[in-house]
Amino acid sequence: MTVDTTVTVRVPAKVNLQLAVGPRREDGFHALVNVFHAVSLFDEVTVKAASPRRPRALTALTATGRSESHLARVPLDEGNLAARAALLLAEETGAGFPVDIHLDKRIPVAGGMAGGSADAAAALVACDRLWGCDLSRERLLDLAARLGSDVAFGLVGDTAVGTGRGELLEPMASPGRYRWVFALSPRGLSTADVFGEYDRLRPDAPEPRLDTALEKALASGDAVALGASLSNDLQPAALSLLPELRRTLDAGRGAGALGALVSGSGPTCAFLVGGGAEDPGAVAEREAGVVAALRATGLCEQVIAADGDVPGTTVV
Ligand SMILES: C[C@@](CO)(OP(=O)(O)O)[C@H](O)COP(=O)(O)OP(=O)(O)OC[C@H]1O[C@@H](n2ccc(N)nc2=O)[C@H](O)[C@@H]1O
Ligand SMILES: Nc1ncnc2c1ncn2[C@@H]1O[C@H](COP(=O)(O)OP(=O)(O)O)[C@@H](O)[C@H]1O
Repeated sequence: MTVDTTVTVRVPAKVNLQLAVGPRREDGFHALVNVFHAVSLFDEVTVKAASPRRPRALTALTATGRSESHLARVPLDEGNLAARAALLLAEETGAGFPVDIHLDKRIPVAGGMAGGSADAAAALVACDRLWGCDLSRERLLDLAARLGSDVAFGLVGDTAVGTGRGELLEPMASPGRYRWVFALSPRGLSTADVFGEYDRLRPDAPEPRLDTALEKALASGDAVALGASLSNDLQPAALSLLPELRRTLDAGRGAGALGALVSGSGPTCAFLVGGGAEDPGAVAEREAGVVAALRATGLCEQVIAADGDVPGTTVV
């Protein structure tokens, strides 16, 4: 029998098609209805048996990525979510030998696309394989939920609705494939700060509910209806903290995007440019117009196109 000494796992970013935020709960988290949609911007997490073997389950942690400014926001210590995932798995199973972890980060950092959470999901799957733990899907999902509200979705991918604080996932029927454009901001936003601003702006938030118009649009694969039903309760809070995002959203809408919103807690802005049963030529033309308009604002660090939905963690 051959034993793996290196495992690489690919994991997608997410955009939130609906993010309905309820009141703050007693544990400090907000009740959510969170419709996650995985898109083809991927991080790759590689875990490798450390040599010579060090005394702790961890590890040297290294990262490469999209740009120096993004990498500067990634902690390379035990605060990194991928490292925390490896340590939690070792603690829970008693398994594990020292590993080195390398992150190849293409998902914007602190961008509202759950890159850190994705890396945690990927590290769980990679260490589970490398250490031969062979945990059930349920146990992996349980560990993921303990690491953060968005981590479980990294394991699952596709399109799913999260309730509770976002960690209780149910798959959603979404037969269509969509094309998205993402406008990356030169700045990051802290998720906790954005929820804090939400509390200030909406002290009387109602219980969150799944939008039936969104559910119907997804089930029918109608890109125009999907664009019209995108919504994010955190958007006013993100715009309040970074007002220039409004100009980014307006530029994409003005260039014909079917829908435009801040992704999660931001500041990445997401533009639906087509899909479903639409003619691919028309979608490509709309995409080119939206990309050009966003670049012309001079506000975006990068403008990137991607497809959704895509599967969750995949061993490569
Ligand atoms: C807003 C969302 C939308 O998908 O993601 P991002 O846009 O940041 O990626 C998520 O809810 C973020 O999930 P995640 O990034 O895993 O957050 P966590 O580590 O669990 O929590 C970070 C902080 O966000 C706030 N938080 C998070 C989730 C939640 N349901 N209520 C909250 O109030 C809390 O202040 C918490 O201390
Ligand atoms: N593997 C990781 N990749 C990115 N950020 C990480 C990672 N581990 C911990 N972090 C911390 O989490 C914060 C949020 O990062 P990220 O998950 O990319 O954004 P968001 O929560 O907006 O989706 C970062 O600013 C960083 O301090």
